[in-house]
Amino acid sequence: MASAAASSCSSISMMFLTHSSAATSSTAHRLLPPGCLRRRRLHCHPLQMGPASLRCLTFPSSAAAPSPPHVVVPHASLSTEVNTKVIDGKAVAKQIRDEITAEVSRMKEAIGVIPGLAVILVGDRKDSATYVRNKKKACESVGINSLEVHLPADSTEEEVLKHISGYNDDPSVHGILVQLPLPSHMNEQHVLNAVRIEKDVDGFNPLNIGRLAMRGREPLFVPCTPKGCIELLHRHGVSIKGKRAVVIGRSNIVGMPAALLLQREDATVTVIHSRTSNPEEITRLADIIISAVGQPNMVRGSWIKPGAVIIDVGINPVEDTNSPRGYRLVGDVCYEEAIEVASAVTPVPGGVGPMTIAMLLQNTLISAKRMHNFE
Ligand SMILES: Nc1nc(=O)c2c([nH]1)NC[C@@H]1CN(c3ccc(C(=O)N[C@@H](CCC(=O)O)C(=O)O)cc3)C=[N+]21
Repeated sequence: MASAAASSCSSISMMFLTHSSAATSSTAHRLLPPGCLRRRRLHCHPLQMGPASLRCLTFPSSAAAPSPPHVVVPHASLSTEVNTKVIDGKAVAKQIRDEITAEVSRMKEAIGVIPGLAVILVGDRKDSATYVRNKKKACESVGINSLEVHLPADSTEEEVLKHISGYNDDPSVHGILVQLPLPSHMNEQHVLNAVRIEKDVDGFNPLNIGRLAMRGREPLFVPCTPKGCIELLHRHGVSIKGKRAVVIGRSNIVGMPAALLLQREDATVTVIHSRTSNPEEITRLADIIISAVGQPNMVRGSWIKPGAVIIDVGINPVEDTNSPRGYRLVGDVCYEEAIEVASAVTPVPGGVGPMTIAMLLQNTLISAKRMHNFE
């Protein structure tokens, strides 16, 4: 354990950018010292220091010797879980997929409609291809039809728009997902805006986000990753109302909508980002932290209030010669330190990632039900 912990939070390098990091890469690069300290070392290597406001801090005594963990009462259906500190996203996602499977078959029997999800993939990014394959598998596992088009990296925007338009008009398609990032010669806003709002299962349409931000208004779809974060909190028995929540990162696809959702749940929300001075002074006041910056091991144990709940959205590949893939995935949060201070933490992998896919399936089901007036 100790040696694993030491290697996990020691110096690492990013190999390539993924989802969260791609969305906020400039943020990420500014935000942080390139490496974390070795676990429990009380000082930073001077060469690794970031801007003054972001310097690693010494551990406060409470973090160095954490008080006994606060136990979170788990959701009833997860009460068999041995370690309530680890929020098992994989298990929760499985539970949600089972619920969706039942609903999909109920709908099929009642009205003969099978929900359909269309995915548009442009280019040859390996990680994108993996995500798309996983989405397809997930669709199959719950009985949702999946359609897919894979276009070469040098396709024109018009070709992509043509496929979107075809899916917009196809009554067997209830959800359309354009896999991001798109090749750099394409205008992402332009492409995403072409998706019919009733089929925008990613929830990226500005009208959706606008409704999410307004009291008394309801979006057609809530973006999958932030929705998955909130669902994890609910199903782990974490109450949000009246709590201090801090969201790290302000991307359109995760940080910003996550903050809006937390606010809708009656949390008092602070968003911190690359230009925030002394972010750790703010995170230390938080009962709930959602981190979505794409910076490996940025959030240290010393940033966390004892007993806080930590949702780690980061999925960062770091070099690992011992892994068959040559890399492994780590979060934005230094997990080994967080688990000693927090009352509950999501792991990476196996935390928010599987929930994102489960929420995509859920949004597709919601869309099909809405289009066919099926309750
Ligand atoms: N239009 C669009 N919508 C998206 O939702 C979207 C996207 N584009 N582009 C890429 C990102 C990335 N993303 C992930 C989903 C699941 C995992 C996931 O399940 N990860 C596993 C690990 C997988 C592994 O081991 O490689 C886990 O965290 O346990 C990761 C990443 C959705 N994205």
